[in-house]
Amino acid sequence: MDLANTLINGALPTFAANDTGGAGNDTKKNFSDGIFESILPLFGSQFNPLFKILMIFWNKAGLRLGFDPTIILTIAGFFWFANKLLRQIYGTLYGLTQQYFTASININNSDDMYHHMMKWLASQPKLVNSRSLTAETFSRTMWEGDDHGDFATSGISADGTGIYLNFSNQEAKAPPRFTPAFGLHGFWFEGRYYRLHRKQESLYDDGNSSGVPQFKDKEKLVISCFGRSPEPIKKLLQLAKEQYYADHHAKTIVKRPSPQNLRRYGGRHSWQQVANRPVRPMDTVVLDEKQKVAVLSDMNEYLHPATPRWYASRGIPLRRGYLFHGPPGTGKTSLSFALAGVFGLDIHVISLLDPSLTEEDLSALFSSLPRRCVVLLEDIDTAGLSRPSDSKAEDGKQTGKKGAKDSSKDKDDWSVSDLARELRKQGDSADKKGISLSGLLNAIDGVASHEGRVLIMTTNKPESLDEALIRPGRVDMQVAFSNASRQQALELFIRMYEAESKIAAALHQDASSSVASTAPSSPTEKDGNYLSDGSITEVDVEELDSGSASHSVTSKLASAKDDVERPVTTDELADIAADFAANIPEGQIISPAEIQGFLLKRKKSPRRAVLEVNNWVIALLEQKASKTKILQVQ
Ligand SMILES: Nc1ncnc2c1ncn2[C@@H]1O[C@H](COP(=O)(O)OP(=O)(O)OP(=O)(O)O)[C@@H](O)[C@H]1O
Repeated sequence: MDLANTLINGALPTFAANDTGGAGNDTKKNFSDGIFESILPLFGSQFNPLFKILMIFWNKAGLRLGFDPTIILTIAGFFWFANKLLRQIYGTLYGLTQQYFTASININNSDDMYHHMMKWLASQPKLVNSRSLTAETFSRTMWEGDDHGDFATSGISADGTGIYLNFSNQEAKAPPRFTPAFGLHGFWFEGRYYRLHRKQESLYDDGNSSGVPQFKDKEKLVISCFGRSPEPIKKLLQLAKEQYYADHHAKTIVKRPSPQNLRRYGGRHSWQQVANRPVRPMDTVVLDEKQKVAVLSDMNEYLHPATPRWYASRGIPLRRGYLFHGPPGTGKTSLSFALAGVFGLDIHVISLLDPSLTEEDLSALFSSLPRRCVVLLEDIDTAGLSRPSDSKAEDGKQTGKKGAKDSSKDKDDWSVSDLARELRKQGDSADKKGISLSGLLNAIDGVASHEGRVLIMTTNKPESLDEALIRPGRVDMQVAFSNASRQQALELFIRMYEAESKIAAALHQDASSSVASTAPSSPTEKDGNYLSDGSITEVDVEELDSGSASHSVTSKLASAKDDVERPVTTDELADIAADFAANIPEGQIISPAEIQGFLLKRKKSPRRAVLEVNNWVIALLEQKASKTKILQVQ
């Protein structure tokens, strides 16, 4: 060490002299002296060599720069201090402002409001252009957005025919949704500045609800704005909510019970949305007008805001039940959806055959329904509901018989048939662990059951239902559905082709007026050379242009007119529909669903439907008589 010191001490002056240009005059500066001399005593003597090396570099740097490098240190120190001070001041002011001059509202992701707000934020162009975003895969439902760009378009004709559509890339084309990332964001809305803090918190769940203690990630939005009142934020949230439901007036939301693991959280977790479909207009359900009006006015009265008080003052529970009964495919489900659409209610569909559904679940589902809604229990006769007494009686009979046997037999003496019976009984009881009649009755009108809902039960076999289920108070109105009468067939036909016939009529009108405005000698008018959609075939035009407006042209046009594919106008439609209905047998043998299926296969040509209906009816009646399931004419 001493040797090193000696070496360095001996060498340093030489370096210093060289650094200063070797002049060795008084004007040469030694920038390091001051600073290093003052700090050297602070460290032990063993650091001397190190400091001396540093001094050399310090002096070199000073000479290069032409000023004392300590100034740089001083300035850097000043900025560091200023930064610290400003941060401190900012922190204090921010804290004070937050505490006394801003209002904020917290939204947890377990609440619907969170989804309303996220949808709104995703629709804000300024936020979507922010630099810190979260991308989310966002699948559209069948009814959302414009699907025209979703299939391979090359070579597809305007009406989509001529080539098979290919939707293999539809998911790839669906754009992701961008929402603000975790952290702080700011945005202006309607002239006011809002701060948005999207947070993620890990909360300890002691396992009360799930049975397994664990940490769970929860998200939270904190929206704040300047001012002591949260009113602007409340308005913003209201707006986000309205926007979220903006298109819902034209949609019917269908909900089903959530999966079992979610249902146990209860409340809003009990139900999950499974569809959001366009409202079914009431006039698309072909039903006796009187029946339709009766259900509509009954439900309207029940849903009136004054009704709860009326019921309460008379001590009557606020519940309304309807039983829609009739053969399959006669419009029971369709009417339920149309009613939900008319009153703007969500439909909650429960399948009593769901094996995961217990009686406790059913009660919980009924008690977590929204204020007003439709609950649809479809095909209630197939649910296998039985009175506990029935099964007990059955059991009693079995045990009675077996008891006699058992008395004479030891358990070890069981025959194979005894064992088989026992196994079957156990199997049956395992199957029936779903919903019993009493469980259902308890859920629909038990003490804990929700009030305000509209319950609709549908069945194909009303006579097989237990009286207790359909007694007044549980079912307040029964609506009978039947197979199609001729009048219903006529209405179904008109509904199917109405829209196209209006378009055809409009085109016909245009064609007539454009023909009228041309010279009276116009060949199109003279020869009646236009189709009902106003188009003239190229062949016809060529032939007419060539001056050979002859008999052959007229016959071509006549055959075009006879073409069954020709669109019908509104005026023609009523006559064609009457022809069609005349072919439907009286006696209501064919269901509206069957007629709809037949028409759907000829959805572009009402004339073809009329031509083919007779054959179809004959084949269908034969098939029904022979009880086969195979259709000869479809
Ligand atoms: N009365 C009707 N008016 C209009 N369309 C009907 C009518 N009946 C049936 N349909 C049509 O038939 C199809 C089946 O109807 P829906 O599901 O309403 O019948 P359902 O009586 O509920 O049948 P199921 O008893 O088998 O459940 C639907 O597409 C519907 O449009």
